[in-house]
Amino acid sequence: MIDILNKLAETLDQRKGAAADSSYVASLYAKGLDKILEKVGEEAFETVLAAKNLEQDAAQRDKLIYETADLWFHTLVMMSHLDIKPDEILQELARREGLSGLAEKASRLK
Ligand SMILES: N=c1c2ncn([C@@H]3O[C@H](COP(=O)(O)OP(=O)(O)OP(=O)(O)O)[C@@H](O)[C@H]3O)c2ncn1[C@@H]1O[C@H](COP(=O)(O)O)[C@@H](O)[C@H]1O
Repeated sequence: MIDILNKLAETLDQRKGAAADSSYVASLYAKGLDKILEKVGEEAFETVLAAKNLEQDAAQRDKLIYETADLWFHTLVMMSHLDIKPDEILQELARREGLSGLAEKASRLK
């Protein structure tokens, strides 16, 4: 499944050379970072809302998956725009593996 992230990131990088009217991603790059960040914020809000609705209604599960995919997608567009690769995030998560969040927080207070 990580292959999907890397393949999508490659496609997003390739769209940097495309005309704005030929692709949704190219149109976002043309509008600039503020528009991309607006979309990330919008999709994050929609994801939170879908998760909250799922608490009340189990039928909302598909909606949460759909909104989370939109959030991941727009986050990848932001990363591509800023020349950050998915591998860099995965490496950071790997670095944290096994490091208890509680222990890490406690060590910060010392
Ligand atoms: N995974 C996605 C993907 N997920 C969501 N979207 C688009 O993201 C947009 C977000 O939905 P919204 O309802 O917020 O969009 P909107 O109302 O048009 O947005 P605004 O104009 O209001 O800002 C929709 O247009 C979706 O089609 C995506 N568009 C593209 N991809 C991938 O990116 C690749 C490159 O896309 P293009 O550059 O468009 O060819 C595609 O082959 C796909 O693999």
